[in-house]
Amino acid sequence: MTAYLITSVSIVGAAPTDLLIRDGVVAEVGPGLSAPDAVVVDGTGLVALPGLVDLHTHLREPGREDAETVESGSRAAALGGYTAVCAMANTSPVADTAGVVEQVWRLGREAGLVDVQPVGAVTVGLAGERLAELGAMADSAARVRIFSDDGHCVADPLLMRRALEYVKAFDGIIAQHAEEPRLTEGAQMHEGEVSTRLGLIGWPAVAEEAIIARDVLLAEHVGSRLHVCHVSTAGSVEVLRQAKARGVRVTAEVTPHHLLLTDERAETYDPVFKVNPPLRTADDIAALRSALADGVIDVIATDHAPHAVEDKECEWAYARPGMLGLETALSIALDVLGPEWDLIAERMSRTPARIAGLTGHGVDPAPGVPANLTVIDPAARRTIEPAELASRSRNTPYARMTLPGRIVATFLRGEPTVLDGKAVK
Ligand SMILES: NC(=O)N[C@@H](CC(=O)O)C(=O)O
Ligand SMILES: [Zn+2]
Ligand SMILES: [Zn+2]
Repeated sequence: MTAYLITSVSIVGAAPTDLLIRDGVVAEVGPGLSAPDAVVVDGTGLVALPGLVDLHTHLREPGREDAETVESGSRAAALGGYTAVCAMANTSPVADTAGVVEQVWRLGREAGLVDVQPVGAVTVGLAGERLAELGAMADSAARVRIFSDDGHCVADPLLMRRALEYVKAFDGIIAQHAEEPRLTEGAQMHEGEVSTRLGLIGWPAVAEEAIIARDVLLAEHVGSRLHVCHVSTAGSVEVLRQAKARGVRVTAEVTPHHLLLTDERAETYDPVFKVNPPLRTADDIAALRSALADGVIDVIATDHAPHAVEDKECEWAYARPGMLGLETALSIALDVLGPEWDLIAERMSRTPARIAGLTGHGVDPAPGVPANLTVIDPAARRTIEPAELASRSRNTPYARMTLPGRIVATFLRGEPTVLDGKAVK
């Protein structure tokens, strides 16, 4: 195995030092290291972080390999600085059996670019009627711990209660897509001034907040772990703040796009801005940013949702919701939070790794720890060109925007997956 010596690199914002990677682990950290056999990476001006961990990725395989595959999504992830991603279950077939989650897990191993941790469906076929084989997925080779019907809400309170009770036995977690379906029928965008002006049916904030309020009470009642996907409103933040103050075992994520973009983007009628939950208002963004800083929101997760051209380049009402995220998340975080490296490491690596139970990930580079890390050039600026992305899809909302930061290198267990800003395989 080739050794790598990264010189004069700042580890999570600390004073520059050298970092030697050998045999899959961080072998040494300190100034003036020498390793004649190692490939040298000049880390001057660069920052090393524990490899990013995404709790919420759609890889589309099996079923929509035209939009993304485990391999293409893994490459996009590595280029974005990720070393592990949790692959959502809304594939075709749905990942609701041990067989499908093992297939996704195996494809991830074969691609070898990031650790792909499958998420299992909560209900059979995401239909919200019967619990899926949660135990069999937990016991499978994929060792599933996170279950989600993401794309759909587990709307039936009795099913949600049973799911929360079931996963307690193996310290599992239910990740809820919080959307009361009766309040969002026909919805196209955030319900507010802009939707009124555009004449589009609105998706009210209360549709999200009502489910989160119910679910934190259920989680409290059964003493189980709840995770809330893509929190998007100021009201949701308040419900979470109160639940956490009471000691409810709830964690929450926010996406990069909900930290940056508002519902005014819909004025373009460009479906690249159509997403679930919808882009909200500037006040929501302000509340989400402060919740991320104070810890009411635990994690930034991408909700990377690739869609084929025919599903996006059409009339707004017919377009599928969702946007790409893996290759731009770190840049958006840097833009929104500034060079707060410890906070970025916490929200994008350490905490998501802990929630998902991914040992070996989310650990700061130090002697003896697995070399899962990423190296960032914070001074670089890049203009996003959809055609240059590694994803098979093109639906980035940041096309032609110039964003701060560039991933220079990513290492997975000591092997580079990205070097010099390019994917190694
Ligand atoms: N976020 C989206 O708008 N779409 C996601 C599903 C989801 O995350 O709800 C998808 O799978 O395309
Ligand atoms: Zn969702
Ligand atoms: Zn999703």
